[in-house]
Amino acid sequence: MCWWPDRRCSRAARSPTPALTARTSAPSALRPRPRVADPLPRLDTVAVIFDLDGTLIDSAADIHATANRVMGEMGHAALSRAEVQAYVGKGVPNLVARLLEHHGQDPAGPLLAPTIARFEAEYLTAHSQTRPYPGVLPALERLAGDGAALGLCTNKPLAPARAVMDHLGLTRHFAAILGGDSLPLRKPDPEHLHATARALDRRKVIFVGDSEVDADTAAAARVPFLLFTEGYRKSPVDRIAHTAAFADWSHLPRLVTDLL
Ligand SMILES: O=C(O)COP(=O)(O)O
Ligand SMILES: [Mg+2]
Repeated sequence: MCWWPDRRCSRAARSPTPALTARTSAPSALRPRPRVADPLPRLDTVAVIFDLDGTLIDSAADIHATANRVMGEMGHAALSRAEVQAYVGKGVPNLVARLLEHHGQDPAGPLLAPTIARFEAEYLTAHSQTRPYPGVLPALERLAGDGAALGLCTNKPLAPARAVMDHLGLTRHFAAILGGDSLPLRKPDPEHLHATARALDRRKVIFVGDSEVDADTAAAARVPFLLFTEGYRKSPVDRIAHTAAFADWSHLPRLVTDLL
């Protein structure tokens, strides 16, 4: 299936080729286009899939606090928020491995599994400081109201992802939620995004995320990528592959319709 709604994809999806169509159906091909203004596009054929941390929600303060609490229990000094944030994006096992490594422990040693378990237990209620970015709720309501199916494809484990979404009143907008432990693989493996898209069953798919991992996932899945620039990316915006970028959530519905 072709997920890319640009000219390349619609050409590939359209068969026969435009030249062949013109030859075999000249009268209709020559008919002038209607002059009436196009109606505003409905989004009934579209799935918009979102990343969570750094995209829908600003969760860095709670991730930072959780990391320092769990590491503190093991006798380690606190890290800065920027240090912890730099480890976010590839899921909890990677975050915990990087924290252990930072503190001079073997990131693949016997401490890894129990520390992941401890982190995930804390993570379930780690949302007291977390908020949706300004404009997220109206943008989701607008997209869903216009007919789009909304999905979540996050590397955060499913249980804490659902818990924070419930806490912030976001869950009801989403027809599919896949966490970092929902499959035996996670982003940047494109199958994480493809599986979310299959659950939504729409012809066109757009991915919205904040990080290099999200950009790599979208590119590997051949899905258009809208980059939210105010999240937890590590590189400059122009070094991250994207179809369009936005800093203000009120711009997102227009960016989605521009891709149709
Ligand atoms: O848990 C992470 O590492 C980040 O989660 P995200 O995929 O929602 O950014
Ligand atoms: Mg993210």
